Amino acid sequence: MNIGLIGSGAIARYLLEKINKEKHPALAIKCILVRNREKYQHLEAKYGVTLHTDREAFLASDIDMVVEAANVETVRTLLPEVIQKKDTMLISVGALVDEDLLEEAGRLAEAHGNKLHLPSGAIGGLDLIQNAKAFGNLEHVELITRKPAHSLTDEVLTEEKTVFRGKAYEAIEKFPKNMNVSIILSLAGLGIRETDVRLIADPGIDKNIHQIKLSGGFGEAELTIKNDPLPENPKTSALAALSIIGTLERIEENIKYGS
Ligand SMILES: NC(=O)C1=CN([C@@H]2O[C@H](COP(=O)(O)OP(=O)(O)OC[C@H]3O[C@@H](n4cnc5c(N)ncnc54)[C@H](OP(=O)(O)O)[C@@H]3O)[C@@H](O)[C@H]2O)C=CC1
Ligand SMILES: O=C([O-])CC(=O)C(=O)O
Repeated sequence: MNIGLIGSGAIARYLLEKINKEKHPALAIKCILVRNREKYQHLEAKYGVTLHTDREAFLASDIDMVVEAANVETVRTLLPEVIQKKDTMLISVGALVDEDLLEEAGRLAEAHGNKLHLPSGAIGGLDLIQNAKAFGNLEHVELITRKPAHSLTDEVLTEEKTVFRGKAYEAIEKFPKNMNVSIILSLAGLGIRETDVRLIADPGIDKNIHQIKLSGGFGEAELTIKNDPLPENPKTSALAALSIIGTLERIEENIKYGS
């Protein structure tokens, strides 16, 4: 599968290392859409990719899938155009808090015969949530995220501090670089207005920790993911990049596990 990337930061570099440098048997990143060619010029020789600054040329190139690893704002701006032309995978899923954008993307995907893939990112358990939801058997979903204090605030903390408590749609507005997980959890589960979120700055940890609590007619579940951050961007968990690779690998499989 030939991939076109949008974004050249921590997640993109991880994908370039694992897919192009280590030569993935089924995946290849062919090109990257950038805003600043000079800044990222060195990636061309290092990873054998072509840089584009022109969107149309990027989308017209020989790629099967566009993978976004940029930011929420870029998804808001580019998704309607990209999904008309290519199968698309987003990691900045927080943009889909905008229900009009989500509806438009679904409509355009169907009209143009393309698919929109939304990996689970830095969390897991979306299969469980979607199964529990069947026939109204999911009643409550809560996400408690703890990140190293310095990645959430400039304040010097000596003990943990809740920096946000509310619903998922408010969490992503206030923390667009940290709360994408709250939106994928909402979209799989009870929605952006029904999913409770707490975000804690913790000076005593060096991992990004997501605790998910579910309850309803199916019973109860709790899941905790203790993520190693990516060195290039400690706000971002390595699992988010792995979830892109895992989802890409599973697309073509004939046997689907837990899906
Ligand atoms: N779903 C999930 O669970 C998770 C989602 N994320 C999200 O993934 C995204 C990427 O994370 P990460 O790699 O750590 O971020 P970084 O900040 O390390 O990198 C972002 C990259 O995107 C580029 N970029 C921004 N806007 C555009 C644009 N319009 N066109 C082309 N490139 C653009 C930046 O380039 P430039 O140098 O030009 O600014 C930069 O190279 C973020 O939105 C993050 O919040 C992260 C972790 C988990
Ligand atoms: O990487 C993480 O742990 C979560 C994250 O930043 C996000 O959801 O935006």
